[in-house]
Amino acid sequence: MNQALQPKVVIVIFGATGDLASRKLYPSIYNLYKKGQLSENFAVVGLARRPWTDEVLRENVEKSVDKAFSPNEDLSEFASHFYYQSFDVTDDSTYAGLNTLMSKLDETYQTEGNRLFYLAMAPNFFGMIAKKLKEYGLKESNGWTRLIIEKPFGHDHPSAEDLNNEIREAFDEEQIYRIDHYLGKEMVQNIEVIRFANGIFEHLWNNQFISNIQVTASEVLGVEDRARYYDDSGAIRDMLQNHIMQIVSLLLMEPPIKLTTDEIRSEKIKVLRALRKIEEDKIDQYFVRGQYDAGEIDSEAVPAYRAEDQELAESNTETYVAGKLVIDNYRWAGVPIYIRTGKRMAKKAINIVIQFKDLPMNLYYKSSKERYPNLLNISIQPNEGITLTLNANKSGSGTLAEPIHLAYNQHAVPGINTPEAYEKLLFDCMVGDATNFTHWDEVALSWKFVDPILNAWSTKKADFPNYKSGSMGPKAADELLEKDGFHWWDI
Ligand SMILES: NC(=O)C1=CN([C@@H]2O[C@H](COP(=O)(O)OP(=O)(O)OC[C@H]3O[C@@H](n4cnc5c(N)ncnc54)[C@H](OP(=O)(O)O)[C@@H]3O)[C@@H](O)[C@H]2O)C=CC1
Ligand SMILES: O=C1O[C@H](COP(=O)(O)O)[C@@H](O)[C@H](O)[C@H]1O
Repeated sequence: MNQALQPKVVIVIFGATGDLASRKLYPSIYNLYKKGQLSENFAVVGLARRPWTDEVLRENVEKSVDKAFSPNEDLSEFASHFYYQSFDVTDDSTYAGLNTLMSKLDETYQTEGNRLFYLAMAPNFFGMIAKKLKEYGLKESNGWTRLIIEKPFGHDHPSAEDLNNEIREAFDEEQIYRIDHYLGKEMVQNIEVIRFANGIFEHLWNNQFISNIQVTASEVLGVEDRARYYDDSGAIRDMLQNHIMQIVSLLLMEPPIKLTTDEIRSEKIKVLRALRKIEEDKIDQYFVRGQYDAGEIDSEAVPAYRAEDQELAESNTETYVAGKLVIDNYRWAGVPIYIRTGKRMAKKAINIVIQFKDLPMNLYYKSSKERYPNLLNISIQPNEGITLTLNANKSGSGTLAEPIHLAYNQHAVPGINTPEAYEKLLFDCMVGDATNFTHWDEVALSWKFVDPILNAWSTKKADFPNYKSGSMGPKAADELLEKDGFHWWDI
């Protein structure tokens, strides 16, 4: 391992007793450590209100690593890098003590003054924490200081702008890493490579050859124990405004002139600027909302969203959204981009289908009904790979062409490592690479796009529940494509 790429750092996790920290962050830090991507010169300070001690945090870190990987080894040396401080972010008296602890750990672990603050807490605390970090001199050190902020970044465009201004008063843009964990997924990062390293695709990647694009992020899980957060967010804020919009901009952007953070961001931003904003009174022509009803998944009965928690009994929150996005630029004019995401759907998958246009005349099929278009399927999750559907004459089928599938599955290739998204992004942040983090302009443009949908739907009560758990969403989402002569491809 190149020593220059082995960050030395004190990582401070706000929200150290929470779900994200234990399910994602501790296992990711462990993997980085095991792979030598973190040197011995690191310490982690966990903060939350619970009266834990260093020992309790270390036990929990070991448990979460065990649960994630069952590494079957003594984790105590790794866990000894973790320290806990009981800390209420709203209480000013706790910040000074944190500074003392960080300076001590900097000395003990020789971390060269590098500080990474990870805000893994409810978003309403983000602005306040950033302000306090500045006020109490915690961001001043003789190394680098960076701040990772979880999503959702704001609740709508005005609140996101307020939050951004608050954070920018304390940190420079280059120090701010707005995390979107989808950007750390192997196959999301692969979208650029598939597009820009293959002549056969890039030449066809436009409205002359592509008829429509479909992006699906379906989940089997329901709201789990996040009812309060989720009911306030819904599928638009939870998935569309961030993860889906990021995938869409990577799919549609122009080739950057260089693979640098600024050049890639600038191309993604142009896509978001070209996205047609739909007026509130036309939202229902372009978007469909849904909320799950009771149903069956994997032969098990599951309750309706409204029955998941007393607080949800009369909820008007969407657990599903599908939509047709329109891009007003030369490359994409006339190509609908269909997106859908929802909870309690038939399967867990993140999948992109690029449907190519038909030939002007088809010699090999009995009727146009049997024509099968060429499809490029990019599977991000759970399988990671690409499948190209072509037509060929299978043996014994006479002059008829039939679809065949050329498939590449990353999991099937020995030796290819598919690290967890958080692991990659944590490492990127520690080495100062912000390419796979969202710039404020992207966040702002995404909110400006979704705000009219949120406004239109908040004023009108929906006819919920309108899709069965275990299905692929409401019927209206199928009709959205049918009226354009398309249908959702199986994923
Ligand atoms: N969980 C997930 O899979 C994902 C989460 N996220 C985002 O990550 C962030 C954290 O989510 P998650 O871990 O699920 O949330 P949790 O509710 O599980 O954790 C919240 C954490 O904040 C701490 N906390 C709450 N109030 C205070 C306070 N006043 N002072 C100090 N600590 C406090 C809690 O600990 P204590 O009660 O001990 O104080 C706990 O450690 C959110 O922004 C979420 O949107 C994003 C993507 C996925
Ligand atoms: O950010 C979020 O993402 C998860 C889905 O992430 P994935 O990596 O499992 O696809 C989603 O369940 C959650 O509601 C949302 O906040």
